[in-house]
Amino acid sequence: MKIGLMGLGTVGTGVVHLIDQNGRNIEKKIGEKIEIKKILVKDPNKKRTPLAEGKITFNAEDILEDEEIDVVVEVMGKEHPALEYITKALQKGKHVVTANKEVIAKHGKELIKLATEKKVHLLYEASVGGGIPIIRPLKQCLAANKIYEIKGILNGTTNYILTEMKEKGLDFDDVLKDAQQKGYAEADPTDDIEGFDAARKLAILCMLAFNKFVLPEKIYTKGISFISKSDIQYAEEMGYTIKLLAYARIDEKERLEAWVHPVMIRKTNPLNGVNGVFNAILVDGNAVGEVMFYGQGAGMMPTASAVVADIMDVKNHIVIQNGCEEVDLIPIEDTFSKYYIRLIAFDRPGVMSKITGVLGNKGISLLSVVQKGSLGETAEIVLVTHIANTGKVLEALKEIEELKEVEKIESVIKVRED
Ligand SMILES: NC(=O)C1=CN([C@@H]2O[C@H](COP(=O)(O)OP(=O)(O)OC[C@H]3O[C@@H](n4cnc5c(N)ncnc54)[C@H](OP(=O)(O)O)[C@@H]3O)[C@@H](O)[C@H]2O)C=CC1
Ligand SMILES: N[C@@H](CC=O)C(=O)O
Ligand code: NA
Repeated sequence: MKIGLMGLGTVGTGVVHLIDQNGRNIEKKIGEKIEIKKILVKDPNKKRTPLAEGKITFNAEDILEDEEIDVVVEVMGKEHPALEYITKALQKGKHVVTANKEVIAKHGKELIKLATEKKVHLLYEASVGGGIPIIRPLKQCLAANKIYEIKGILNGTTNYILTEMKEKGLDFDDVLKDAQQKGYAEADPTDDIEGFDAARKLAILCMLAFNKFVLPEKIYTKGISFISKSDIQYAEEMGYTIKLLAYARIDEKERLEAWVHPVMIRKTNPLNGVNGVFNAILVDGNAVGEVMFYGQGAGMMPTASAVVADIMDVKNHIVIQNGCEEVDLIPIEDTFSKYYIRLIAFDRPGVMSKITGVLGNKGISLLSVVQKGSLGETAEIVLVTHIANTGKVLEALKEIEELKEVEKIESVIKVRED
């Protein structure tokens, strides 16, 4: 099997090393040798692994036009030109393995159709949960179920940041730098910390689990960049842990709810023990019940593990996936949740009643309201609501932010008791 590898960064280098390290075993399992014939990169000045010697090219056509190459492995990242290269490879009848969640989330529907027409594989196990097997289990092992709900921690970088901030009291920016050095973060880490990467992964899971295609930009997404050490401390005091949760469910009317949001979860929640770069995905199927997938969601070798397994799977029979329907989501305003709200208000008499008044007028009742001490002119106020309509909460937040007694709403985090 001859491979054209596109990208030799964190994941690409892991793939080259894994095939070198485990080559014998892999050969025995699939009954033939895997040879990486060419490797596409961009920067002529970067130092490369010695294993790449004599294989480097700067021209994608060297791979796409090479008749001998039967599998293209795309691990470059970003939407373009990855989409164009994947499309061309499929059109040329080459199998494609990719770790690119952006391309699969946004263009998976047409790429799957093209691969099916051309009778080639399009495999993307590394695109969700890094090294955790989740794509293949959803496509195959759980295929007999009707799946109602998927929830999980889908981004290693943000889970690493939240864990290090909580356990070591480190600052957000320092932990982010560390995650970048470890190769966990996307080329633009905004994708991680603002939740876009998790939303792309959630869109892929919706496509596989519910057969519903939804563009990731339609998923209501809030990241963790606003979360401070004090939110983490308050969560701790109240008996919760903050996680960036990706959530999707099908309601009784077959409508899809999907969002990515920081959530305070109880210590008893199975996701509470998912720390650092680890991800976990809980899938609820009508026959199997709840199943949990757990492992390293990012990093060189765990991700390479999924990519190389996909390369090996090219030898198996082609799984035809029928097209899935394009759907609208349940508007986030129509969903329900408890909320934690932390805000800074001017320390004046009557301020508390103004704030609670706005919430009361919207029919939002409060579980607790605490003034966390004075910061000179201002005071920090922490509110936790009962389960409330998100549309009403968003309206109330807007009104509260406009009150002259309020300086700033610092944090809004969902709270779950499951
Ligand atoms: N890192 C991780 O833990 C995980 C990453 N992924 C996904 O895997 C993919 C790769 O990620 P990662 O390895 O971290 O990314 P890196 O940024 O480390 O590597 C990207 C590689 O692609 C090459 N490249 C990028 N653009 C071009 C281009 N236009 N032409 C030619 N070569 C190009 C770069 O070349 P050069 O070396 O010359 O700069 C580099 O070798 C992404 O889609 C990412 O989302 C998925 C799961 C986990
Ligand atoms: N940047 C991503 C990499 C894996 O998909 C993450 O941190 O999870
Ligand atoms: Na995976």
